[in-house]
Amino acid sequence: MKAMKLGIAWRLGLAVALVGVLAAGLTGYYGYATSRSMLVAGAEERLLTATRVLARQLVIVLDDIANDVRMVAEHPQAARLLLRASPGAQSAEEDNAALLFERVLATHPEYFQMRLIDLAGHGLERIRVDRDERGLVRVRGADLQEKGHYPYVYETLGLPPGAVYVSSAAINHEIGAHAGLDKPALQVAAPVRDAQGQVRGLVVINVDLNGLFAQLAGDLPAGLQLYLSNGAGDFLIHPDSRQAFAFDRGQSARMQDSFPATAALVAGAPGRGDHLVTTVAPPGQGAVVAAFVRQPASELRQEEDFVLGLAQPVQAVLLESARLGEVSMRIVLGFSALAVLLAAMLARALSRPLGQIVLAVRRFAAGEREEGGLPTARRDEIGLLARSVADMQQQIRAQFAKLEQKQQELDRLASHDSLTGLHNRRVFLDRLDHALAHAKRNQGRLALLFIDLNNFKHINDRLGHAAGDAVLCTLAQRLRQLVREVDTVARMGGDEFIILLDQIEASDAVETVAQKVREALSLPVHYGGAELPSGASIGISRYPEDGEGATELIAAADQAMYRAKGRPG
Ligand SMILES: Nc1nc2c(ncn2[C@@H]2O[C@H](COP(=O)(O)OP(=O)(O)OP(=O)(O)O)[C@@H](O)[C@H]2O)c(=O)[nH]1
Repeated sequence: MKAMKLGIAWRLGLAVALVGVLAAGLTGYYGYATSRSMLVAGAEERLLTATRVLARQLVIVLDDIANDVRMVAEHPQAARLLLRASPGAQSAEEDNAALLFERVLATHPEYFQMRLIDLAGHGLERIRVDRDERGLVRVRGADLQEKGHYPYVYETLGLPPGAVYVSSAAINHEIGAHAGLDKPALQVAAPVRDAQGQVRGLVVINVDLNGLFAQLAGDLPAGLQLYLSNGAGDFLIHPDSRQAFAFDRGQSARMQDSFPATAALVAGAPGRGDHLVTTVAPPGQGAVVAAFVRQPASELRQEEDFVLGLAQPVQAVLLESARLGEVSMRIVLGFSALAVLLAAMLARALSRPLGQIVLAVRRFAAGEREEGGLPTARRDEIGLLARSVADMQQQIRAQFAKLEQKQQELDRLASHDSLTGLHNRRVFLDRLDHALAHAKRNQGRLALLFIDLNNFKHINDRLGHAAGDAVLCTLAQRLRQLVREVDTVARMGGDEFIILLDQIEASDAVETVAQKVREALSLPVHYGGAELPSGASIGISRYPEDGEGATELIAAADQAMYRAKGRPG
């Protein structure tokens, strides 16, 4: 049975279990993997949309700032101030303009500073309002500086009417910059023209880049990382503030180094589009899903483009997937357990009836001949096999019965005289040997009666062989009835019989039996309506008196018989 357990049924069960577990596992895995890629694709799309919106808002905000600058620069009061048109009212006009600047700064917390700069006096600041920690500060008199050497001054002065200059983003190192000192800033400036269209100066607003983006990114979902680079890829805004404006400290931290996929976007390579979505692992971080958009050139005289990026850790994107993975894993485990259970049931369902068949065949082979124990009632192939085995057993059983019968017949033929049914000479000699051995051990006694029919030939000759046979059978029957169970009557051949009288106790018992035999054999035999005469001569030998061995005793009885017949032996 043990061999059966590792046999075909269990191997089949194992295969079914493996297939089940594999199917459940693969389904779970592919479901999980697909959900992951779908989540990442969805996140990429969302991020791209958010980045585009942010870029669009940046354009709008820059336009708003440009409008503020333009509004002030194009106001006639600005030109009047710079022309010193009415020297008497100069101071009051300057105060009014400063008041206006303060209002503008008050409503725009992302502005650091607003100034009116005079072309005359090497770009001397005429009106300047700064933001510092406490609030707004008007810078006056000797604190006003000459700014003619700054690009935002000389670049703006050359602009055509209506144009607005936007500087590249840089850390503001201008002396006396108050809150804006050493902070990332943009200068947005517009020229001031007199009535003749002559450029007299400029209005410039310093924009707090961080404040601007804090405002823009305010509505973004939590957990998003904001990146901004200039047209060369230098980070201006980075989740790790040490990476922002690295060029200002003589270092390099560039978008295309952190996100190699952005190289073409940063280079502004034609035909590569203005956006990019990618899933990467920037140095020192876990993998992120990121979207980048290059801000298209606006109508402003911008010194450089911006590249905006939003990123989200893949881990955060895949939170849902992790939950799905857990559920998938539970389902996979559940189905695997079910598959193993089903496989075990299948293996058992197969191995049990097969085991029954094997057991039944083994019992049969061991000689047990009872029927049953086979699953013959099943309606499947196993039932068919069981019924075939049962049929085969039935046939073998019938063959065995026939053989047994034949064997018995053979045994009987080997030990009995076929005519009279008495024991034959071989059995007689065997029994005599046993009886002698027993007698020798126990100081027992035994005797032989050797019997020969008288004138038997005569019957044969007169009435035929069949009559002789009938006489032989009848007399044999009589002899059998005369003796005890322990005694043996045998036919020695022809008309000769011999009787072994075993375990004799009384000394005259032998003679008594001999007399009875004589009488029984002297009675006539009825055959075919006639009475056939009968009679026999009997010779007796005794153990131990007449011999120690079988041959001696038989010879002694034979001789005694001949003496009885009246002829020498
Ligand atoms: N019918 C028949 N006759 C047998 C059988 N076996 C031997 N005989 C015959 O038995 C006869 C025995 O002859 P004998 O030994 O001369 O015996 P008997 O005629 O009785 O002679 P005595 O012993 O001298 O009286 C023979 O004729 C055998 O052919 C047998 O099985 N059937």
